Amino acid sequence: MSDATIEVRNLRKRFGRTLAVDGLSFTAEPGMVTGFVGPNGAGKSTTMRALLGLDAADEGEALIGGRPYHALRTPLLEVGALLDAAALHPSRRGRDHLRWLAHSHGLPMSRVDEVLDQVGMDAAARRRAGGYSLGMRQRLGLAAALLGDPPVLLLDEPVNGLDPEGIQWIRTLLRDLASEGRAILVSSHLMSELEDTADHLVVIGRGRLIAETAVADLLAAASGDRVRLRTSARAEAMELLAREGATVAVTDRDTLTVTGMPTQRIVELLTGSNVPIAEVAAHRATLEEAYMELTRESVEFASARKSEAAE
Ligand SMILES: Nc1ncnc2c1ncn2[C@@H]1O[C@H](COP(=O)(O)OP(=O)(O)OP(=O)(O)O)[C@@H](O)[C@H]1O
Repeated sequence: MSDATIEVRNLRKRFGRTLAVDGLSFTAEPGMVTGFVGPNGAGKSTTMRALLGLDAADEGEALIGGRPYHALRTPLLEVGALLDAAALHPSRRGRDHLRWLAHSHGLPMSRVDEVLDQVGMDAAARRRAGGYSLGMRQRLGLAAALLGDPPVLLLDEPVNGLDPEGIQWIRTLLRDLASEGRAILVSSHLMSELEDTADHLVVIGRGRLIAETAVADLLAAASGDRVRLRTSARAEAMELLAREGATVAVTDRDTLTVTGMPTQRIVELLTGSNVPIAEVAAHRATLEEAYMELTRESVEFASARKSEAAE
């Protein structure tokens, strides 16, 4: 799957007065799930639409396997996309929709049953789409994206409408598809949805790149060297640790956050002075915390603009 790369280079797209994408560049590599995250209106859908040739870029490039969408010879075999799961006529049966897609792209009918099996939708696909839940439409959309067995997948908020079991299922599916060497770009405005799914993250705000990072690096940076300490002798512990050079902040009634001192040294000092310890643990940031930290600035900017406009 050597053509499995998604590249966005200096992409710019304006809608009237709104600069939806503002000089964005990033790469999603093969064999990885790349999470594409940003607050509502950050420009994720516009970027995906540019990659699929649905929105023309004002500047820059959006490439699949090194080529713009319109230059792909067999698009369905080169890139699969899930953009709007609701776009299906209510009287149409899911299976017939896929059969029509397969037929019009010269794919064998056997692919239809294969992908329906892959998304766990065999029986439901024989019913009319009008009765489908949002989760079922998402599964059908995913089946369509997988029909041509493409090396690149672009999925815009695929978790939308799925129940907890469905979310778990899609995580496993995406991990499996990436392990086969595909490049997968998955957008979400909720970082928690990408926990345990994405290897790499592209974080955007106001159409610009905020961070492009491995998930592991982001978590390590956000965790810092903070240690959470719970003790019934808060004042004594604070004094002792500060005297030895740590920075200590009060988190709540019996909890302190200590920075600048390893956990082991904290334990040694406190036990040496008979200060009771109820709990001590190195802080491990969640992906959500790391994301909030990264996007705070762009969210603050947006709310400042809103209040300016309201004045
Ligand atoms: N066709 C359009 N016409 C006018 N403005 C648009 C159009 N498409 C997007 N926009 C605007 O461009 C900005 C980026 O929108 P986009 O849908 O790409 O963001 P997003 O990150 O996908 O957000 P969400 O998570 O809400 O889907 C928004 O301000 C949006 O209102």
